[in-house]
Amino acid sequence: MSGIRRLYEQADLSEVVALDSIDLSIEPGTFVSVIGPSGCGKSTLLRLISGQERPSAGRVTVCGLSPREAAEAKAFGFVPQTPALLPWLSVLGNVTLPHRVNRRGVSSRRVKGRGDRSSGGDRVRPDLEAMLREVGLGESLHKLPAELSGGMKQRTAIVRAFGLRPDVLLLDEPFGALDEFTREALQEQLLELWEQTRATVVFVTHSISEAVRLSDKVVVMAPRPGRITEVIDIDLPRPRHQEVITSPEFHAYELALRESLRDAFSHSGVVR
Ligand SMILES: Nc1ncnc2c1ncn2[C@@H]1O[C@H](COP(=O)(O)OP(=O)(O)OP(=O)(O)O)[C@@H](O)[C@H]1O
Repeated sequence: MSGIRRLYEQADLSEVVALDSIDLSIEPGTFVSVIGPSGCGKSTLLRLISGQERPSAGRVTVCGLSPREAAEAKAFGFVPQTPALLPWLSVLGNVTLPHRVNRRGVSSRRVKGRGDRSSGGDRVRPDLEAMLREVGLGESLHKLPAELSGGMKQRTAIVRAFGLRPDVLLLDEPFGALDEFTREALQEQLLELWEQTRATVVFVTHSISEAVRLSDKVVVMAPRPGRITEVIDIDLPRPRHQEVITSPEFHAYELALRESLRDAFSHSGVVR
């Protein structure tokens, strides 16, 4: 995306500059986190990438396509903060629903000639069941969402998103409501699924350690106007297991990110 600006009109007709001068290029297959104070435009950025909204100025391309075209080619998967599961369907039913509704199921990769990862209809069920088992939901395949904990619901939503084999997976603070240990377990499982699929991931978080643990790059944003203040490369080896968080290199990245965020927060009026 280049030269992105996004204005919103407020109820009193004044304008908010949600994003300004955003230039960001994301390598296919990388894991990128976006972090910054509330209101700096993280969710707006995701909506512009996915084509849910259009920029007021500038250009977004996804794998050479406009976001709309990429959406039509089923390039995107999305995991929101609160998992939107259908309450009358089981875990398995929720995960397989997109395949049953749209038997094409995926396939921007096919569109672009990067291999046929056919996943229409029933043929994907063993695959999806295996993914659910991998994230610890093997005993819960036939449970309804109301019978699940928050972490189990979020696992279901993540498998549903990965199951469609999107080229680009957008996650908007998916672990925000979870306790620290559940969060760490889900980070591990998210990384395992990502290693298998190698989707391009854009992950919004408020957690410094989560951003370092998961990412190849961390995009730091500041508000008023929403903008990118720094992009930090995280050059830690993969696969990254839980133990990585005790390494001196990990702490060094945490400190660097904390410093960068302190500057960003100083623009938000929260921290001086
Ligand atoms: N539909 C909208 N109409 C008007 N203003 C909006 C709209 N969506 C976002 N904004 C404004 O744009 C700015 C960026 O909002 P956004 O939700 O993208 O921030 P964020 O970084 O995701 O915040 P948070 O961390 O709290 O979720 C904020 O000032 C917000 O009030």
